[in-house]
This record gives sequence, structure tokens and C-alpha cells, in this order.
Amino acid sequence: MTALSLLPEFPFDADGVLRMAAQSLFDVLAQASQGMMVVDRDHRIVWISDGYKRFLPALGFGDEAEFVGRRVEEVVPNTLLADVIETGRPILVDLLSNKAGTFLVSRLPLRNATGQVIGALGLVLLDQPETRMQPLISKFGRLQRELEEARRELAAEQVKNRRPKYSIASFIGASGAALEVKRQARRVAQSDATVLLLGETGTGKELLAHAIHSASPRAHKPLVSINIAAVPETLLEAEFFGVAPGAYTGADRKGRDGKFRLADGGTLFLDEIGDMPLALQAKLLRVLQEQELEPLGSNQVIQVDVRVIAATSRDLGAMVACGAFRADLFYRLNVLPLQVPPLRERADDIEALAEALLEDIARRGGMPARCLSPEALDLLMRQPWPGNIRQLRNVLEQAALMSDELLLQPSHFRQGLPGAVKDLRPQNATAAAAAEPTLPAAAGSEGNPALRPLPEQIEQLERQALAAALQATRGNKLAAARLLRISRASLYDKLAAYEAKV
Ligand SMILES: Nc1ncnc2c1ncn2[C@@H]1O[C@H](COP(=O)(O)OP(=O)(O)OP(=O)(O)O)[C@@H](O)[C@H]1O
Repeated sequence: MTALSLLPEFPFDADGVLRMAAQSLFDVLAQASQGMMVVDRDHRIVWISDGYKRFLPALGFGDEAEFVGRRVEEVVPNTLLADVIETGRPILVDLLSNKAGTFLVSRLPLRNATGQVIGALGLVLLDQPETRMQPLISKFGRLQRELEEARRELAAEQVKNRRPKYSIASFIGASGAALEVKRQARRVAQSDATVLLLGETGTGKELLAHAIHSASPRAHKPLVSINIAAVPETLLEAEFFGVAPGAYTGADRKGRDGKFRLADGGTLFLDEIGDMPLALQAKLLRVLQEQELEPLGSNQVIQVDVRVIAATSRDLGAMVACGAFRADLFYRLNVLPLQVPPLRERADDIEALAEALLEDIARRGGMPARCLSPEALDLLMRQPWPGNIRQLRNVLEQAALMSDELLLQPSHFRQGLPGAVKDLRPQNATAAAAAEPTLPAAAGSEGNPALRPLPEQIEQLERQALAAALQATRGNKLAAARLLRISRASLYDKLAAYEAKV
């Protein structure tokens, strides 16, 4: 019999040694650290070390009994122990800042014999590490301040983006049809009812939505926009209604507000409402009717006060007839319908529009403003403009880029004219129209266009492809995306990028 065997607690087998090592390590850590806590799988604090107790007053707790048993994220701001339990991954060294101070901490998952996570261990390695880790802490402090500053700037930028970009006067046009649209826009601005803007792509529906908001009593509140077709279906619900804190792990862990909440008190612009998935239509209807919603992962009902302006280039009536759009939602949206006329029905506006667009193109491009010769104006007035004002702008921009002359002639419009695509040329095209230049472009008097910078040429080609696809599909973006073999979201990104340059 050896001396050791006389010690009754001394284990000989490896398991026994390991168990004892774990126990003694636990005790060593609890004593050597500034504080230690254990939480269970449901994030509830089950134990704190004596050392930890001195942090309780700074965390707002009088004694241990109030603190133990609570969910750790409720009582220790900014803790990541819940993440360690969810992911099973330790965070060996981290800085934790909250109202109790800044701490150097370590977080370890606890597992049972089969390896399942049963909780986590949180260690405060150093409190007030600023004294001992001055350089690191001051860097951390500086980064924190920079982050706060960036957050403030982002918030200010978001507020700026939510201000309406356009007023009713921004809708250029003095034709009967344009004046009627503006009259109706002013009238509906005074009401709080839902507006439904109907019209082809590029006719100015989004511009009018901004204009209506800025002429309404809600003008000083946010205008929030969402392009339904551009958001992947799986993300739409969260975009609309928001996500409750803790509903997801990862970036959405803290939860986030949906567009309805962001628009509270103001206006929500639902662009491309015809692309709303059927499953979500019922939920949208409920919010429109009740003005209340439940964020994802929450059972709390939130009241909102939002005026909705919806827009679509699709035939909602036909969609209702074929079961692709809910009739009840259609009637709820169609309270104040406003039909925006296509450009070809208000050719009289082309001169004023072209003038304003050419001025804007010149201002943004830092070049002298171009004018239209009477012949060029006549040519533009005879086009079918399936892409409407957006397409008119593209055509004018291309002509301005391709020529140094200040007076634009018909020859400067050899690319991108809607009438140049043979299949869509109006049946009654005149002899003058028949003499219009057609694609592809030949080298002009200004030199060989292939010698322009490549990115510029690629951009132009892409614009033409987008315009041609939209023209061929009569503005149906889903069909245009299919034709171009790109995703619908990518088509929207590209259109938005070109719009942003507008
Ligand atoms: N009457 C107008 N006066 C001046 N600019 C206009 C007018 N209508 C449209 N525009 C300009 O044309 C472009 C397209 O307009 P907008 O995005 O409002 O059209 P839309 O009908 O919403 O198109 P889509 O259905 O494709 O989203 C924008 O740059 C807009 O500023």
C-alpha cells in the first residue's frame, strides 16, 4: 500500500483525475478572476462568485437574490454569453463596456458528457483594465467614439434620405394630361386615404409619390420607400414589419424596425405593389386596415400611423381576375387611383422635359447645356417612348455625350431611339421617321465612338440593353429581367444605379 492510496479522495483513474481537475480549475478561476458567473442554457444566471457581487450595485442591483435567476442579457448590458450558448463557441478575450465600466472578459461554453451545450461561464479577468492596458483601451475608446460618430452621421443621412426629393412643381409638363395629374396630386395630398399610382414604367410615379407627400400635412414626417420587386421574397416580411430582438442570431440579433415603423407619422411608398407575394398580401391588408403590426418573432402588437402611397405598372384588375392579387387588398389600395399618362400621350411636354433634362445632364456632367434643333424635337416627338421619361433622359444623355455641338440635330440621336427598334415602330410612321437612323451606329463626324473610354461604352451598351428589354416587354420588369437572363433584383439594381446618376 503506497502513501498516496492512504488519501481517500485521490483518484487513480483518468476520469477521476479529469473530474477533479475540472473542479479545481473552476475554483481557481472563481478565485483568481475579478468575478465569475454561470448561466444555464436558457441564459438564466445560476451562480455568481463572491468577487462578482461587487459589480452588482453598478449594474443596478441591491443584492445577489435579485440578480441570480434573471436572463443575463436583461441585467448585463452588451453581454455576449447568449451568443456563446447559441453558437457553442468560446470568446477567449474580449472587452465588455456597459454602465458598470469596461472589463476584460472571457466567455466559455459549458457542455455535458455528450457534448451538448448546457450553459456558459463568464469571467471578468480584469476590471478597470484601462489602468493596466492603457494603450489598448485608449484605442478601443477612440474606435468607440468613431463608431458613435459614424452611427450619428448614418442616422442623419437616413433622415435626409427620408425627406421628399420632389414637389408637385418638379413634375414637368403643361399638356392637358400633365396639368390634370398635377391637379389630382394636389387634391389627394390633402387626404389621408391610400393613393394608387398607375402607369407605365418611367412615367413619374415615384416622383409623384414624393410630390404628394411633400404637399401633404405629413410633409415634415418621414417618407419611406420600398421597392417590393427589388427585395427578395424571403426578406420582404422582415423589411415590412421588422424583427423583434432575439428573433434571429447574427446581424439581426438586436432586432430592427420595419419600413412601417420607420414611416410612423409619415408616408410609406410601396413601389411595384403588383409584385407583392400573395402570402404577404393578407398581412399587408391587416396593417392597412388596423394600422397595427407584429414584428417577426414577437407577439407584441405595435400601433402605427402610416399613410400609404402604392404604385404599379401592372394591370392590378387583371391580376385580381386571375387570382394573382387579392381583391380585398386591391379595393383597399384603390381608394384614390391616379393614372399617370405615358409620354407618347403628352408629346407636347417633350420640349419642356427635354430642356430641363438637358440642363440637368449638363450640370451633372460639368459640360455646357445642349439645345434641340426643331428637327430633333420633331424626331423625338414622333417616338413611341415605351420607357417614357427615363428613356427620354437616356437618349438625351447619349446624344449629349456623343457630340460637342451645342445644337442637337436628328443625326445625334442615332442610338437608343425607341422608334429605331423596327418591330415596335408605330404602324403609321411617316416618311421622315422611316428616314431616321437605325441601330447599330456608324462612326460619326465627331470621330470613332469606339475610341471613347471603355467603361463609358459598356455603360451605354448596358443602358441600351435595359431600354430595349423594357421596350420589348412593354415595361414589364420581370419579363425584361428574364429576357436579359439576369435576376429581377439585379435589373432593379441597375435601373436604380442609372437613376442615381440622373
Ligand atoms: N414629369 C416629369 N418631370 C420631370 N422628370 C420626370 C417626370 N416624370 C418622370 N421624371 C423622371 O423620370 C425618371 C423616372 O421617373 P420615376 O422613377 O418617377 O418613374 P416610375 O413611373 O416610378 O417608374 P418605375 O415604374 O419604373 O419605377 C426619374 O428620373 C424622374 O425624375
